[in-house]
Amino acid sequence: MKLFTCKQIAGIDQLTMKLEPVLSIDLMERASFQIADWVIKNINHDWQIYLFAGPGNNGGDALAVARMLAWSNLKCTVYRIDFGRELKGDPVINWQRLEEQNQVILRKIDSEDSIPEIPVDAIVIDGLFGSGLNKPLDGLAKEIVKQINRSGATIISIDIPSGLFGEDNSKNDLSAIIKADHTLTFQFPKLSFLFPENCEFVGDWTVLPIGLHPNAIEQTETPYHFLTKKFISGKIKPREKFSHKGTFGHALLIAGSYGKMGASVLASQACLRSGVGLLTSHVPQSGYEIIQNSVPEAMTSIDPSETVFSEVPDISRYSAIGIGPGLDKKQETQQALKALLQAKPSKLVIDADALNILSENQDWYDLLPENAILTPHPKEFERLAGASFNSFERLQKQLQFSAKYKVIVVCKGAHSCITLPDGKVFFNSTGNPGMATGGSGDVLTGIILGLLAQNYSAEDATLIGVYLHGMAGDLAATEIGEYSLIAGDLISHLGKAFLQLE
Ligand SMILES: NC(=O)C1=CN([C@@H]2O[C@H](COP(=O)(O)OP(=O)(O)OC[C@H]3O[C@@H](n4cnc5c(N)ncnc54)[C@H](O)[C@@H]3O)[C@@H](O)[C@H]2O)[C@@H](O)CC1
Ligand SMILES: [K+]
Repeated sequence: MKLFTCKQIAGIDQLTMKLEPVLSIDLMERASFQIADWVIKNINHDWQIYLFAGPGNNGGDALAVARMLAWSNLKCTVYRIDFGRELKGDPVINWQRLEEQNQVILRKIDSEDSIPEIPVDAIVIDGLFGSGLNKPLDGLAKEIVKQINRSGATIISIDIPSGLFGEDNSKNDLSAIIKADHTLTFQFPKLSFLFPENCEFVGDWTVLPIGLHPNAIEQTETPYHFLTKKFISGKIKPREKFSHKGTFGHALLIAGSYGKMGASVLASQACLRSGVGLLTSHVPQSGYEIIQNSVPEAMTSIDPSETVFSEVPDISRYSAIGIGPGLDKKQETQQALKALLQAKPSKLVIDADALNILSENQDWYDLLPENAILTPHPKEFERLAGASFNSFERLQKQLQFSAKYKVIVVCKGAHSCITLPDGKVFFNSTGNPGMATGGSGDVLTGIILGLLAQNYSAEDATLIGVYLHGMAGDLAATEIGEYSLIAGDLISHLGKAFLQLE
């Protein structure tokens, strides 16, 4: 699914009106119906509803929603913020319709004294400001936001929490943003919803389709995408009847050191469960028995060192290489990593300690083979590319890094963010907090490696791998919950995840 900036969404709205065609007031009615329908299905009808309407179309939505809720006999009071300016356009029509309907109490807020006290068992519907916000909220609008946030009531935001920008909130006043429990957003999630620091404002979010025109969406170019099941399913290649293990490639995994062999075991198992034909796990001598006992399906390549990775094996036999989980950062490992990069493997996934070694040797970045896949978590990315003030700024750094070194970067987290050298950005839609557990990243490395070895392109291996990894986590969490989820559960649910994508 494409993701757009608020400005682009306004353009798509306009194009929809022209192409469908539909009047803006009717589009607003359609959008508002979706909100009202959700509210009617999801809230306790005995509760008082406080609707807050701002001066623009977001306020217009709130006015229309109030009328629709009153049809279902919900108890609504509308508070319209009055900056002393005339209402214009569709909000005026919706105000008049409300007055004519005469079933909703109408109030204006024109000073701090007229901001209502909101009981804790009320529902607040926040239609103060939407995607047309042009500066941080201040004055009366900010006071209303603070009062709503203080109330403890259940807050439902229309389209976007009032005060939040759809993209960059670096210069926003964070104390002047609604902290919604639910955000009901029109057609597309806004980019800022996907950044972890905005979770306290956005709450749970739901996308409500409002029938924006497919041609308008198609015509509007964007680098931003949200991974969907349909998109990923379309990338999975069926396994042909006459295939054999050679068809699915031979992966080399360089992982594990004395005391950290679990990383090698997890990544190896995940790689095998991702459909690779053959896997060789390169381990130090002390890891030999561990890997043989834990992953009998894997072949082994034994390092001369007793404890760490110190020497690159002959890489010509392998279709793809993964390196990093559990490696440690010993001097001999650093030099061996450098030698591997100098050997220019054509398909490479780099994770964990291999990334940490890189960040301590930044002059090696130029050695990174084109389309290498780097899978840092935010802290590792910070070591690689420097600190960022927030996720939006980090995304810009990530894009620069991908473009400069022609590599794919996966910044792991809720909605893991993938950047490609050509500037495309993909946010993942699968996964849950149960996956924030040791070894989860090793599993991802194994999955991506397995897909790469099967001759998926670096881009596809990354997108499929990240999506599958999250999906396996979601399937595991439905069975055992998020608390008890461990990395091994991701591996044992990979099969089911693949089945869902067929
Ligand atoms: N464009 C469309 O056709 C549709 C728009 N919809 C709704 O319209 C919203 C966007 O509407 P608008 O573009 O009118 O924008 P908003 O409703 O977000 O508000 C814009 C108004 O607020 C003022 N304003 C902006 N920032 C302010 C600030 N910091 N302090 C005080 N006043 C400020 C602007 O001058 C303008 O009057 C969407 O979020 C969505 O809720 C929906 O009705 C669906 C269809
Ligand atoms: K809003």
